Amino acid sequence: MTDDYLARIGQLIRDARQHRGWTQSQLAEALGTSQSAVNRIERGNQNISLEMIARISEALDSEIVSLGYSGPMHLRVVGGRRLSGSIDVKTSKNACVALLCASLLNSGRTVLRRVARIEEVYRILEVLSSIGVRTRWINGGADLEIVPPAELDLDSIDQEAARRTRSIIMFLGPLLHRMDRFRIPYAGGCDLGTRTVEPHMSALRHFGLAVTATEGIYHAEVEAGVAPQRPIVLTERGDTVTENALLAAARHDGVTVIRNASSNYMVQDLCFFLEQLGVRVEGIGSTTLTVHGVPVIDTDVDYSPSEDPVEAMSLVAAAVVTESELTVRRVPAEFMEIELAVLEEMGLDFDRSAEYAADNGRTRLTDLTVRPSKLEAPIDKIHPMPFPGLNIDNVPFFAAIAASAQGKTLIHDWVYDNRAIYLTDLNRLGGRLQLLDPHRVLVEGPTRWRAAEMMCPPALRPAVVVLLAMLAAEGTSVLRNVYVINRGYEDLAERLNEVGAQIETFRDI
Ligand SMILES: CC(=O)N[C@H]1[C@@H](OP(=O)(O)OP(=O)(O)OC[C@H]2O[C@@H](n3ccc(=O)[nH]c3=O)[C@H](O)[C@@H]2O)O[C@H](CO)[C@@H](O)[C@@H]1O
Ligand SMILES: C=C(OP(=O)(O)O)C(=O)O
Repeated sequence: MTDDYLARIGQLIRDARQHRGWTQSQLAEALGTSQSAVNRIERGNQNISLEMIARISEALDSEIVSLGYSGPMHLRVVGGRRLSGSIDVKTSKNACVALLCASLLNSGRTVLRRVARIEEVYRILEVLSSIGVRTRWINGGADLEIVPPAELDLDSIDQEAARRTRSIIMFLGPLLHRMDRFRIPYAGGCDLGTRTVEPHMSALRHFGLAVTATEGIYHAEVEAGVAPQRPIVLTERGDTVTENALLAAARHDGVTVIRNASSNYMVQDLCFFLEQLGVRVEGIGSTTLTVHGVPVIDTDVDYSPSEDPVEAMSLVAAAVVTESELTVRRVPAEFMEIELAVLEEMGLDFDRSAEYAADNGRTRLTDLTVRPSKLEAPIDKIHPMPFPGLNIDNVPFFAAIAASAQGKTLIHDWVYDNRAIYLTDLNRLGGRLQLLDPHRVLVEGPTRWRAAEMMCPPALRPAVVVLLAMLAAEGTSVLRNVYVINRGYEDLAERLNEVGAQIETFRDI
């Protein structure tokens, strides 16, 4: 770009910022940069990447320049570099999406603090806006404000956005209190094989909800006056099904008991939020939840979701595979306990700080400093269990870690039909993973990673695992079409670059 173009783009950015009523500092905060950098950009004194222009456009909600592309994003990774310093864990995708759905319970104003700026959140926001909910980023883009209308306009629902996320299923619980007949599109999300919705249907039947599915649409009908007559026993200890039952129970005028409930982190965050809405929940952290519902919720609420244990695990794994000393800050301690116990057995050298409270005042956080270590394969297989087991979403990271360890590790991912299969993509980067059956993979380490160019596997965690191996591989790798990573991680490439990685984002034009 010539200086002239830089100055013109800078002027456009200044105009868009002023139009929005923001100071340079507010824009800088939204971008995670300094006021002086924004000043340089606006004066045309700084080279600016297409990626940065896209981010500024997004922050200011204004298309600065029409680049004529909306192609997929790719990553170019120069690997073999050590990471160093410290990196903060962001709030969790899974709590944030549940809380966004939960905001539909409240006629008042809901503010959610430090919501992760991720695609999954954007999809739910698109759906909420399309049905008339006012949502906007406030405080320099850090927090979210949500104000539902008196009547929701379900007929205008953004079908495309809804179909890209499974979390849309969590609209059922709140909506059954607002209307007696409605339609929402089928839940989508990562390609992990069949994921049942039957447990959701049988839990919500207790509240009079009947759902028939035709041509990609759930048709929901609510029979008035039907209420749980006995404890709801979930047929699976699933996270979103527990959340759906909680959402339905929250505005039920009476007491609901939910058994075989998940006590995982996002469920706990939702319970803390419901408490702020005036809904009493007993048994948080256990598998029996007793919910004292409140039929009308009309309150201004301000809540800070907690940090993401899966992002914490991802960052710890990044340090392990790159043989780095790295401090991962704001790790939700309770939800990484088994993972850390296994890593300790494998010989990982790490320290944890004294615990401190997350902004929700409830979740315990710690800072972990991980050091380069000689790892040995664990004696027993790695397998997930509902909380307090090893987190289901953390299992894939053990494939990359096991590949760094001496010996053979068996990973048994019983949960998802396809996920273990995607882990064999690591073989393209020099890994030695043998698929024993669709759920079991034998990983042999240590690994001499080598660079490669490949497509992102269509599932979030395996995709990040491939990216981590690329960070460890000497040379330049390319990972194509990383939407799936952006579903769950905010600015992952930029944040890893801040601790020493070299990752460039680019798009097809
Ligand atoms: C938005 C959100 O919060 N998503 C999380 C949530 O999805 P979600 O709650 O939607 O997970 P699913 O209901 O799809 O459950 C995951 C899989 O585990 C199986 N299953 C689950 C529990 C059980 O007791 N028995 C059993 O067989 C299900 O049949 C399914 O195949 O939980 C998953 C499992 O922790 C996580 O991977 C997702 O990141
Ligand atoms: C499987 C996952 O998420 P989702 O339920 O959003 O597909 C995940 O977070 O790894």
